[in-house]
Amino acid sequence: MYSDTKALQIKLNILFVLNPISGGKAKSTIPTLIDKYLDKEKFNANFRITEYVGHAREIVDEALNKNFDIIVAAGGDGTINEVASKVLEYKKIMGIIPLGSGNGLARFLHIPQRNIKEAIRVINNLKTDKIDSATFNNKCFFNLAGMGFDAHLSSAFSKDKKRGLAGYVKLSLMEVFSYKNETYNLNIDGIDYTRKAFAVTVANSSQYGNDVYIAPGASVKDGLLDVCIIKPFSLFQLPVLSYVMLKGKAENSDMIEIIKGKNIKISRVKDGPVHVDGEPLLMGSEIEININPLSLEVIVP
Ligand SMILES: Nc1ncnc2c1ncn2[C@@H]1O[C@H](COP(=O)(O)OP(=O)(O)OP(=O)(O)O)[C@@H](O)[C@H]1O
Repeated sequence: MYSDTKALQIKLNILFVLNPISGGKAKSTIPTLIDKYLDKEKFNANFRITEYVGHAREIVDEALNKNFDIIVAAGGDGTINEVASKVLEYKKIMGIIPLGSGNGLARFLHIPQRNIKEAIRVINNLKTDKIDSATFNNKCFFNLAGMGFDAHLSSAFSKDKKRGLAGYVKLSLMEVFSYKNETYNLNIDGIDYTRKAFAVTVANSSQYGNDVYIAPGASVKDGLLDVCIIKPFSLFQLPVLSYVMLKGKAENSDMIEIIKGKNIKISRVKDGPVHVDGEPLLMGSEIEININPLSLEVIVP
């Protein structure tokens, strides 16, 4: 018979999926730090490092077939997207260690940034919450998806060797001068809108990352998406647009229109780039977006 009750405690199998390129910083010490701070009385820990786009999805698929209980995405919104898409399918639990360039969803959820010890403390506490997820045609997203300049920039950023915030800002400034606005026909919960726009961003959480807020009133728990239309603007207004987003004032600005909805259809003149949680894709001219309320269980502070 066991004299120590801890010996009877069943440990949870937890897998950390680490993206070595997210955020543009070296990550060789991350597994050691995670191992140092993780509560070994609660968890059996495993680590996998992603080697290419889409690898996280494959790793998680394999792990969830082998009785892992929790999968932690250690990376940015793109890594979270791949991990969460599978965790959602298997109805398991996801954790996050924010190591990306923007970390939009992690910031929204108040998961500690740039502090592995504190991020691991959140995981050790094992408090979970359900959040909304959404689909953009057949692709799941958890933070933001969209088209227009956002999508153009995601595509350019994915080809850029320099990740991280500085690289992102530099690239945005280079690309904004040559970008051409497009016209979109939107149907949001049965109401039609036609808008010429710089970008159309569909937001589950409130921000792109780095505390740049496109939808300050969005919530991942309200069963709604915020369709954010950035109107055409002159380059003289670029500092105003930046200020509006950095200060979280998009809802009071004439430069951005926000319409909340559940079932959204967007049609554009031709096929082209979109982004799903910052990852660039090509899609047709017709996009259908739907919300799946409280569908993903995430470890939160
Ligand atoms: N070893 C690898 N080499 C190249 N790309 C990879 C590798 N592992 C994962 N990826 C891809 O890296 C991309 C970017 O990852 P992620 O979004 O996590 O980082 P980020 O773009 O720096 O952060 P954020 O999205 O928060 O701004 C994802 O599309 C992912 O599939």
